[in-house]
Amino acid sequence: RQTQAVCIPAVHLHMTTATMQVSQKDFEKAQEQLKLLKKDPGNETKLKLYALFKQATEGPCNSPKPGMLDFVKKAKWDAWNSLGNLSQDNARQKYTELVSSLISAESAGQTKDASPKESRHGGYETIIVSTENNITKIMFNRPERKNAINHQMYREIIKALHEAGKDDSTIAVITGNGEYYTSGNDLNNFANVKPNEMEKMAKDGAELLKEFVSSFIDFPKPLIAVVNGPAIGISVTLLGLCDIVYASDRATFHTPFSQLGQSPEGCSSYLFPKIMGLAKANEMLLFNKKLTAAQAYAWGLVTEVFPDGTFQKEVWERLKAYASLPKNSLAVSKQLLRSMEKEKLHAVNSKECEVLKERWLSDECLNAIVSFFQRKSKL
Ligand SMILES: CCCCC/C=C/CC(=O)SCCNC(=O)CCNC(=O)[C@H](O)C(C)(C)COP(=O)(O)OP(=O)(O)OC[C@H]1O[C@@H](n2cnc3c(N)ncnc32)[C@H](O)[C@@H]1OP(=O)(O)O
Repeated sequence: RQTQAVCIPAVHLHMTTATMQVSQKDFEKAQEQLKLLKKDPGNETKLKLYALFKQATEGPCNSPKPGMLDFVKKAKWDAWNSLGNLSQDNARQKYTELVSSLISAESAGQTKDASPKESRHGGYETIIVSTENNITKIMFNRPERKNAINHQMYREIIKALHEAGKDDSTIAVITGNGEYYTSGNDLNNFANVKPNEMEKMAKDGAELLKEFVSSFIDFPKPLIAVVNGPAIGISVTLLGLCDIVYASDRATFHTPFSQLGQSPEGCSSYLFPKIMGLAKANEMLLFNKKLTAAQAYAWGLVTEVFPDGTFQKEVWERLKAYASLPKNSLAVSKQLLRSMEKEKLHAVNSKECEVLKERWLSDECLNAIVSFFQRKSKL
């Protein structure tokens, strides 16, 4: 794939054959100028440069096609091969022009890859991960299941957060695709488990949940939740671990744990009383009170509510401005705000997972899940 890193080959810098004196000089000068570029011109441009160089120095592509899985070699071969019978003179000319356009763009402070193009991260099926304008966006992407979080999605989010924590982005955003933010844990995670496998299911589930919540506790950069629609269960509790929560006025916030025979997670048993006071946290976490976006704002769970019609536009404009702030300053400041709590949060997470592991084996929980699948109950 073209998104693989492609190095500008060193051979660019060592031309020996002396042909076509004038353009050959320009060609050599272009190779020298290329070394002076301060910013990486991006893989697409590097592939073009590679192809034009090969065409200019060796003529039309003459090497055997690499295997499908050799992504970098295949991308280079494709780029060179796509030049067909372009003459060596023309290739030299085009190469020189391309380098010259890169140099002028850079001196004008607008290199090609500075354009705000979204780049998609590969390897995910249940979420979409992309980076644009210094923002890495992680989007729940099972809209036909109301973005319910199955085991694969838990694992993919852990991976995406791990990568977003290390990438060049300044902030990360978590949001949902479609009508829902997410309907929380996919109840199918409990389905089709044989009686003798129940304990293992509960143990594995608790381990996965602990790792999942830990990846939010440890996330090193500002993490923003963009709550585009109804949010249920674990997606609500995690909001306490996000640094900012923007909500559409269509969003609702529901933690129906006792209704499902379960118990709070996502550190909400500790963070919700801190955020909204014990009395209000009790209404949400014990008695299943579903909040509107306005209530969630009044209770301190949500930072700001936007009209649904202008939600995406307003929020992303705001986030783009935030993401242009100095990255390291934001990261150290976030860590200062959270560091005193970290140890405590990990301890709360462990305890909540331990309690849930028992809950998942209880009749109360199993009956609630059976009721859902028998269509006797919906939230
Ligand atoms: C590793 C394990 C960690 C566990 C961590 C624990 C977390 C706790 C929680 O998150 S508790 C919250 C659990 N969520 C629910 O109980 C929600 C269940 N879903 C519903 O009540 C409803 O589906 C609804 C209110 C979200 C939406 O109702 P609506 O009528 O608008 O839409 P449908 O029900 O027709 O939904 C479309 C299809 O999507 C399926 N679906 C939706 N959400 C879930 C879900 N959470 N789990 C499983 N399936 C879900 C729904 O069943 C429909 O499927 P169908 O078309 O095949 O019928």
